Amino acid sequence: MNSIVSASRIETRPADAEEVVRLTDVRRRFGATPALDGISLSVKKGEILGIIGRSGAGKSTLIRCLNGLERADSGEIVIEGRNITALAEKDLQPLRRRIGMIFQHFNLLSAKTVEENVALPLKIEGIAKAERLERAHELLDLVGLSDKAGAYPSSLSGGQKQRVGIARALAARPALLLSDEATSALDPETTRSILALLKDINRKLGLTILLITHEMEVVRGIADRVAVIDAGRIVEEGQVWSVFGDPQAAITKSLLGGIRPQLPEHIAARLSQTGGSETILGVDLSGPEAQGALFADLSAALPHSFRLVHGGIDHIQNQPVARFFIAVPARDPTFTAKVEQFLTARSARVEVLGYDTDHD
Ligand SMILES: Nc1ncnc2c1ncn2[C@@H]1O[C@H](COP(=O)(O)OP(=O)(O)OP(=O)(O)O)[C@@H](O)[C@H]1O
Repeated sequence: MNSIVSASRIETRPADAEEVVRLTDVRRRFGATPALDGISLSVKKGEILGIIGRSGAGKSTLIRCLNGLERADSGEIVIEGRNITALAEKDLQPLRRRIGMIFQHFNLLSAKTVEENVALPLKIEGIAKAERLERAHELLDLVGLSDKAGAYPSSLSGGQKQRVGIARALAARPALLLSDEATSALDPETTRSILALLKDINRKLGLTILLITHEMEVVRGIADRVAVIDAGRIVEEGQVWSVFGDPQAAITKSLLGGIRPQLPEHIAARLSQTGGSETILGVDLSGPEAQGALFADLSAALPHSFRLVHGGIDHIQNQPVARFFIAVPARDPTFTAKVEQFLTARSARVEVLGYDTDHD
């Protein structure tokens, strides 16, 4: 087994897992700005890797380096075993064809029909018309748009345009699909249908996908692993349920703020750090330990009762991911320690957030 040590986790995976992409210590600087400051990551065949980060973190630079539009200053980018950093411009062309791309604004040609758009990468490759149209129809069938082959992009909805974008990206049978904010311009329902399509294609074709997004729901919905990028560095990496269930880096916690339960604002605002009648605890628990009669067992193990203030259980990659806020009486100083002891024995992370006197 190989071990990959990430910022906070040790992951093991089989040594024979076929890597489609591997980056080693990739650096790219613009003047004084290190856009990529030593990125190392790999994506194995059939995997969906999500890359998240706030604006300016280096996501676009990473995509441009991957598809050869930008040269890394140093480090290695290996795609299907070939180091693209060592290639001359003319040798990059065939490699670029191994990467399909989908974009936020679809980038379809408005003067061409849907089937012509899908067949375009094959036309560039010099494939005969009959063959490329046959392939285009096969792909339009795959993305559920067989009836739109002769339509023009302007007559399609955003979701349909992105389906055409996906079909076009797959035309040349790429090894890797790069998705650059592909659902950011779509409404939530259309986003869900596009994500379901990508997952379906990933399963059916074993397609490897690298998703760059600022939408946590996208990663939560379909990625296997996630890497968090900040100031050109990967600050955290792991399976989605593990990173989303117990984020370590401050930036990850902040990015996930919208999809993880938070202590309600009116309670957070009145918390004291010095004392009160109740201690408010934040509890994070994921994986198998989050299943079962946690609160019944906790209750049975304690001398006093406690209050559940807020929280819930999510399921990511079929793993339960729980986050709760509980209030325990502060008058007995051993009580909080007992709760912490019980929960940490079940691999929970427990944090004292403050004290409350005025509970509702
Ligand atoms: N061509 C360039 N010239 C100068 N600085 C650049 C250039 N491209 C990127 N940068 C800088 O590099 C850093 C990373 O930018 P990048 O566009 O890769 O971030 P990003 O994560 O894609 O952001 P966003 O989500 O806003 O697109 C930023 O500080 C940016 O200003």
